[in-house]
Amino acid sequence: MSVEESKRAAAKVAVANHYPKDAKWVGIGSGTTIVYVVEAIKAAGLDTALTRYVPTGYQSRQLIINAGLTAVEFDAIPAGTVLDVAFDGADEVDDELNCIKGGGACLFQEKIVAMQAKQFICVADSRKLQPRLLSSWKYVPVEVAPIAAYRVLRKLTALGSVKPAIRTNVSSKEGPLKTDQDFFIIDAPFPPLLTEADVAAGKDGSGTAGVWEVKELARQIKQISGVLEVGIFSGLTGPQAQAAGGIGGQRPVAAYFGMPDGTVSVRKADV
Ligand SMILES: O=C(CO)[C@H](O)[C@H](O)COP(=O)(O)O
Repeated sequence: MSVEESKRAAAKVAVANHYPKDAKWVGIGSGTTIVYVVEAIKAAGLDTALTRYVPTGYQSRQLIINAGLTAVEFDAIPAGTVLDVAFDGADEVDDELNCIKGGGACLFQEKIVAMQAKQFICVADSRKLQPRLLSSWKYVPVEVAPIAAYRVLRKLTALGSVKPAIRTNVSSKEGPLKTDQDFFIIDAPFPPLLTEADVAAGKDGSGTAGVWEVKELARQIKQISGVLEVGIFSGLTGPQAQAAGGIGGQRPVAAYFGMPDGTVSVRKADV
């Protein structure tokens, strides 16, 4: 089965298992896999007339509109509204469902949409399924204010990143890529990151200086002035955050992976 067909298979199962029949608010992520999620929502024959779909960026908004669904920007959601579910792709997912996101430069809106949802569901193909983050995908995307970009580059190097770099346009227009917020993306390479289980088992990283644990690295990058958001999605899931009195979490409750043999593999969080 092709990679595209495997994404389609994963999206179909994820929508069948997690799309509430009476959904009023649904988050729609960015990338190539989310296209199949929207396709599956349409194919399910649900009554979507009263459902509002919250995009995570320009591409996502166009996808919603072109599917004949109603897009409502994040800042137009009525106060106190919690999304029933948010679907999105990922660049890599580890054993504990921590994710790297931002390969498509949409990480800030992806994170606030995921964190506004009762449950965040990740859909991907088998290449994204790894025991630890940064096993196959090699860098953490970080969205930064342009004026602070060189300062952030220096701070990331101090945290142990090897040659972090400002992402440039792939088109013929030269210069740094601009996000939907008109910010820059820095891609910061790090070695594979330790999970909570690794830390509990006494593993202490790569043996060289630096921060190698998922949540701690995300926390330290987020603390750098000039950073809008970091492309590590870790910490609480939506249900865990709600149990703690909050709205949503940034770690998915479940991740669906389309496998080369046509099956769909599911990783579920500890909730
Ligand atoms: O985080 C993202 C965009 O910033 C995407 O969700 C991620 O890059 C996965 O994309 P794809 O579905 O094309 O593999």
